[in-house]
Amino acid sequence: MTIPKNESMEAINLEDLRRRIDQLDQEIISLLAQRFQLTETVGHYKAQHHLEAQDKARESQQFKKIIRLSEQAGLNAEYSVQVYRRIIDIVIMRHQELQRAAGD
Ligand SMILES: O=C(O)C(=O)C[C@]1(C(=O)O)C=C[C@@H](O)C=C1
Repeated sequence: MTIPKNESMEAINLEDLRRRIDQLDQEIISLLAQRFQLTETVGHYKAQHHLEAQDKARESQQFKKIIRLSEQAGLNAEYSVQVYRRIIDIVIMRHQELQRAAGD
């Protein structure tokens, strides 16, 4: 939710802004948990089928989509690219761990 344009700086309440940030953080964490659950399943599938932990072709499609979605949302795409690079790197490390555990 964006701050309405006619909302004056004096009317902005720090506590209210922080409450809204906390609510969003709750939603972000819930979505992240769901995403990592899905990638965990992908990791097990990849380990079983001897597939590479990283799929650069898939990532390149994803980053195009992330940039397009960011632009549509009025978000600086550099921010979302950095956040997603970190998330995907963590997923790759976890997939490598699952591969080692499977004895690859
Ligand atoms: O789609 C995959 O193959 C995944 O392993 C998931 C995922 C992702 O987190 O989106 C992670 C690593 C890959 O390099 C590409 C994408």
